[in-house]
Amino acid sequence: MNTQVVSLKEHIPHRSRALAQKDCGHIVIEDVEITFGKGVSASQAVKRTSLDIRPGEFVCILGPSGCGKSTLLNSIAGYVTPSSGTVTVDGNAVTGPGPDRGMVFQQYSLFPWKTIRDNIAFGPRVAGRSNVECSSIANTFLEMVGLSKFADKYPAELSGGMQQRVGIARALANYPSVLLMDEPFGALDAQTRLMMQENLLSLWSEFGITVVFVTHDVDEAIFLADRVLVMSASPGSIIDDLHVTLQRPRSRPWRRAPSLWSSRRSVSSRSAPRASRPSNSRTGDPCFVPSSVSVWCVFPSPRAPRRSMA
Ligand SMILES: Nc1ncnc2c1ncn2[C@@H]1O[C@H](COP(=O)(O)OP(=O)(O)OP(=O)(O)O)[C@@H](O)[C@H]1O
Repeated sequence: MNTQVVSLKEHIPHRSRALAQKDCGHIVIEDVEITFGKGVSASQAVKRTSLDIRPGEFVCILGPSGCGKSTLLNSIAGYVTPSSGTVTVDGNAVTGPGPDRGMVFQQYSLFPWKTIRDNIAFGPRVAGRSNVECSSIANTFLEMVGLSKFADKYPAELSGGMQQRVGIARALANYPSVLLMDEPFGALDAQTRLMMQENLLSLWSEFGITVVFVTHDVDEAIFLADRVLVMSASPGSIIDDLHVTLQRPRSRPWRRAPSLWSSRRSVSSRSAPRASRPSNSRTGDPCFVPSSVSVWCVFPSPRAPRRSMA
């Protein structure tokens, strides 16, 4: 993907008025519990969880396989309805999928019978935009992810990394306020994965969008996130909320900095299984470590200012 992303300023008219004028993408999860099945076959995937993700934050959810990361993400996407509790985005209760929340999956989930251009234009077309608008939006995002030359190809003709760039472009083409990503780079080779991470950060800083990103990979979480939410093993709950204060912008040389090693040790120790961790004597749940305790600060400088879309 091009490291140089195209400015979106000229395309702001496509964005909703609300998105252009004020901060959007505020996710609030209140007392959400998710259980699949009923009766003897009932299985709890997510224990009672509450979260407040602020507009424009980049949040990674980290945890062992099967702990409920995707299930929690899917409750924000509207694919899974919580058994109890509420999820709201910008004050609106989530009752199903919506264009305000873009989703990117590990398996690129593109329409194989549509060209790359038509895959990207799909959302705007469903939203009733004119052919001219769809074409303009598709061209913008094709350029943004460096795939203009492949506009008329089909997904099967592209590499995995290229297909995932289409997946991201397709999700962004609706100008969502929230981008939900479920291990989006898990199927890519190591080199492509690093490049995709860098370019995702470029797009994120350009858009000012809220990102919730599920991963197993501690390095990936630290490199990308403002906050790392660590989930316990199944049934999952958030047991740590770690604020990453490492300076931005972050790029490849930054990965070799000793500061990163100490952050990695810190997150790894918190995300490791912890049989001996103190628990709440009433519920038996692992104790939540307040974020003020969890903050580690490697560089004192604040993160680089975000460009305003307004
Ligand atoms: N639709 C479903 N019906 C029944 N059980 C489900 C469903 N979706 C998820 N589960 C169960 O919920 C639990 C959590 O699954 P989930 O996919 O959210 O975990 P995960 O942390 O994302 O795992 P991984 O990292 O391996 O993808 C698992 O026990 C899984 O079998």
